[in-house]
Amino acid sequence: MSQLSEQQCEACSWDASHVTEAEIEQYKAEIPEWQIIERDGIMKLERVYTFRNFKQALDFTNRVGEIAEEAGHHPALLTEWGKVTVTWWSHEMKGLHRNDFILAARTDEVAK
Ligand SMILES: C[C@H](O)[C@H](O)[C@H]1CNC2=NC(N)=NC(=O)C2=N1
Repeated sequence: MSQLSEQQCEACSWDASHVTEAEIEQYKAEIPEWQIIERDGIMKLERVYTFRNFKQALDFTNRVGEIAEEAGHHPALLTEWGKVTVTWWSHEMKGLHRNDFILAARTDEVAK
């Protein structure tokens, strides 16, 4: 199986399948710095990246925006001085899909 970041996203839909516990365990191994959180009753993936200043944080934010647009799958992004919080979940199905893990792995790629 190819690296998570190289896998293809599926179209988002309300009835798509949520990841199973086993899948979470498998995918999480590739993105160990990400937290699985529950907010407003919805499971999400979240990671905080730190930077030397606001400009670097903003540049990273824009790079994440580009991969989101490419994939048609979008995160919540909180951009602050020296810090960006990235949160992935599948809005329509209100939970975690394989897409979210793929995009989290791609987010780690653009952070390098
Ligand atoms: C119409 C548009 O394709 C959909 O709203 C897409 C946009 N980006 C999305 N991003 C995420 N994270 N979840 C979605 O369900 C989603 N749906």
